[in-house]
Amino acid sequence: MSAQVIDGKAFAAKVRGQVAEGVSKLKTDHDLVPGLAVVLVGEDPASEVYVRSKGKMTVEVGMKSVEHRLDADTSEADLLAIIKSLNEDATIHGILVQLPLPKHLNEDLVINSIDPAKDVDGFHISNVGLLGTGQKSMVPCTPLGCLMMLRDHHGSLSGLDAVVVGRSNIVGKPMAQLLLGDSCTVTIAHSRTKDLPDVVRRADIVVAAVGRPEMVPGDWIKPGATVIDVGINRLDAPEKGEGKTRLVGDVHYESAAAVAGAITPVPGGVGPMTIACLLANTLTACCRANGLPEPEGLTA
Ligand SMILES: Nc1nc2c(c(=O)[nH]1)N[C@@H](CN(C=O)c1ccc(C(=O)N[C@@H](CCC(=O)O)C(=O)O)cc1)CN2
Repeated sequence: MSAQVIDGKAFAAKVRGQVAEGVSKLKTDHDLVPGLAVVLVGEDPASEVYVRSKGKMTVEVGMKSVEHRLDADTSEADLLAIIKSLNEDATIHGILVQLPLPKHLNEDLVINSIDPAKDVDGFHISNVGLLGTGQKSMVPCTPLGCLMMLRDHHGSLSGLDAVVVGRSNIVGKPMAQLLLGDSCTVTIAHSRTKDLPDVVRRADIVVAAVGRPEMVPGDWIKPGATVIDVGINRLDAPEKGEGKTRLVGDVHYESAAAVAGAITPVPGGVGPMTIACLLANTLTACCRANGLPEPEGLTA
């Protein structure tokens, strides 16, 4: 068997198109422009790339984009003051602090200082609680993107066995909540799980989000299962030339694709959906802030 490849890049382009339509309608019907502010502290090269992409795509869908680039040694007080001003700015509907933050900054404190209604990352403790109790919330972008692709592929997810490998706050835990919300039977597995290969082998849906390159091999995958690979691991690739690197996921792609029914590649799978869902969340936040109906098909 050779798995169907779920093209996250094409899917993300479709989602951005839907967001652009929603933005244009907001402008025409209500003279509203959604605004997204991204805050980057320090010079992490990967974060620089993601923040640049976010700004560019925000403008492409017709939204207002604001960027705050701060020195790596910015104090917590200064960062909190910027977030406070963005919380109070009526032209800004979404606020995102790019992670990871430099070590001297308390990530939880910073995230929880964002107005939960503008928390388009869905990381604020209020949004975590709302999602966990099945209430309307802002949903973290990467898991939301995975859910959209799974719904598109399967139609209904009801009754399917899903295993999420990884228990991070930004992917594993919210992913599990979303799958539960769609009536999957959900297992969260992690590094201490006993008989991990057997646990994964039971799953109709495997979401790998452990941050360990190619950790899930094909012989852990049930034939026909859907595999969503959240991992983005950069490995040295001397075979491509000196100093060159290549990206791999948390799943061993070739062996898994040989048994799975469907699989997301790395790159070009879950990654592009993260930014598309950030834009979708900003549109949703703007609609909610103005008491307007939420865009269809762009929320959980
Ligand atoms: N505040 C946040 N910080 C971080 C998040 C997040 O959702 N919110 N997620 C990641 C980084 N990230 C977005 O911020 C992100 C990661 C990867 C991609 C992506 O499109 N990846 C490409 C490959 C890109 C490459 O060549 O490196 C792909 O998978 O095809 C987009 C966004 C951590 N921080």
